[in-house]
Amino acid sequence: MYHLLKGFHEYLTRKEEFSVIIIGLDGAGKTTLLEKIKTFYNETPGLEPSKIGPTIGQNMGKISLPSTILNFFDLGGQQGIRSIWHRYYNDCHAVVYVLDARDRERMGEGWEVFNSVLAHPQILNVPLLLLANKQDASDALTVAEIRNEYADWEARRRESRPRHRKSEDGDEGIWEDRHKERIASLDVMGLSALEGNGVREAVDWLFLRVQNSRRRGET
Ligand SMILES: Nc1nc2c(ncn2[C@@H]2O[C@H](COP(=O)(O)OP(=O)(O)OP(=O)(O)O)[C@@H](O)[C@H]2O)c(=O)[nH]1
Ligand SMILES: [Mg+2]
Repeated sequence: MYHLLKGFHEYLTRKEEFSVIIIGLDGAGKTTLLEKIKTFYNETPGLEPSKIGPTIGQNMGKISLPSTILNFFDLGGQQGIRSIWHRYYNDCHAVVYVLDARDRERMGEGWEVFNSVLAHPQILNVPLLLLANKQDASDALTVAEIRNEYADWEARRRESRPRHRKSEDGDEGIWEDRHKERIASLDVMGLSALEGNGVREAVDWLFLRVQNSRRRGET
């Protein structure tokens, strides 16, 4: 009887687990974000920003929400480490792409990498959140400015494509159509991983979106 009740209790209190990957260029603030999430949601606080160095490989963090556990994988953003990102695409339930909203010089590189992430079919139907980090700094681009930057960069990219690829036929055309749809419905949020503003809103977004994720049925 005890085992039966225990099993029933476990069934009722069982939490569904989801994986979220945090990617973006080196220095964007991914680890600072993960550690802030741990501080906000766990009893044991995350690392102080001054103790965080560049990530070589991955960091993990787990938070417990109502009936849900989110497992975060913060992946190193240095060029040589980006090649491991794709190994996480098959099993993740959401993708967070972090952008340093202060770094105008590397914005183009950020979009280039962002587009190469979007090109992976495994994450086609996975919720994707673009975070414009470092909003505490007065020189950070706002969410609206970030959207414009991306739209301009995209327009230039389309313009500079070789002529034969401009044809909207074939695989390239299909990819471009899907890409346009995805960009049109892209969610962009501003936050400061350092100070914490906007962090809870981003976690709320993830919490809601993974519940409705198509991949949910696959697990
Ligand atoms: N002003 C400001 N600085 C931030 C913020 N978030 C991160 N930083 C700083 O940006 C630098 C890089 O932060 P990290 O969290 O190590 O960046 P990362 O994306 O994990 O970098 P990699 O591990 O190399 O991929 C550090 O000096 C952070 O203190 C923020 O919200 N505002
Ligand atoms: Mg890091």
